Amino acid sequence: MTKVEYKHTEIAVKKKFGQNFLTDRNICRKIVLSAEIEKNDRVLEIGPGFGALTSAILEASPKSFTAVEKDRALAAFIRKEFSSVKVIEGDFLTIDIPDLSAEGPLKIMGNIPYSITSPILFKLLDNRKNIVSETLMMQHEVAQRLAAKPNTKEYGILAVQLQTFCEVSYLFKVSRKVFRPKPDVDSAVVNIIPRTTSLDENEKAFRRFVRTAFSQRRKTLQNNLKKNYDLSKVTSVDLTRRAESLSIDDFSSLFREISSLAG
Ligand SMILES: C[S@@+](CC[C@H](N)C(=O)[O-])C[C@H]1O[C@@H](n2cnc3c(N)ncnc32)[C@H](O)[C@@H]1O
Repeated sequence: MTKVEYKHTEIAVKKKFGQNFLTDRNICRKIVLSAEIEKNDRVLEIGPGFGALTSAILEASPKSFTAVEKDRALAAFIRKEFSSVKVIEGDFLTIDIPDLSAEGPLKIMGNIPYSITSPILFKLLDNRKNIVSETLMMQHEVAQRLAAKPNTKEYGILAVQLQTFCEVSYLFKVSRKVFRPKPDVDSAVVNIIPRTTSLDENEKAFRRFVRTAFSQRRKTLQNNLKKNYDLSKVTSVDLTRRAESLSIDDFSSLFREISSLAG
């Protein structure tokens, strides 16, 4: 069993909670700087752990600061160490974001547990009306997939579903060497800014459409889509192309065209 000790608090590291703690203060500051936190901001941190990011966020003096930590011992540690932070001991995946943002939209920060990266990203996507921005550290490969451009092997469902509804920027890579215990992979920091789009009303159907378009990567759009959609009058995109070659705008245009044909 790996144990980590910090300021007289020792915990047995829980792999299932994705516990790899950042040890480099400069990187913490760089993450917080890139989030551009200002005095009027309301910050929500996912998984503060031993507070590496928490203390850097506090230096920016946000108006309000809530942290959600699932590990009981760590939640107690943060409560004791940072009295001005409101600590929720619980699972980020079950917290009520509209409730937490009742007084204003949130800036989300976090070095997030790898095993639940996708559920976290989709929870944030679903709640984006209550969110100003997200500055998140995650596994490097996932960060690349989020920010990927067409015609690359990383470009797929995650990139199209996220980039359609948000501006996604890959910021910088963080070596595995600055974590304790050391993970098997490097990390990267990503910035996500929700935007309003004309597809907001049809988001569920659009996300289904993207999954279908990519269902068999090597097949053409025609082959992947024909079972579920009427393609007979499509003109916006050449259907002999593969999903991986379409830009974010191409996906939106094709979806709009197919939806209005179906409607
Ligand atoms: C990668 S560590 C990062 C810790 C700290 N922010 C740092 O950078 O050193 C992830 C943190 O998220 C916590 N965590 C794991 N699953 C969680 C969940 N579902 N909800 C809230 N926190 C969670 C872990 O206990 C751990 O403290």
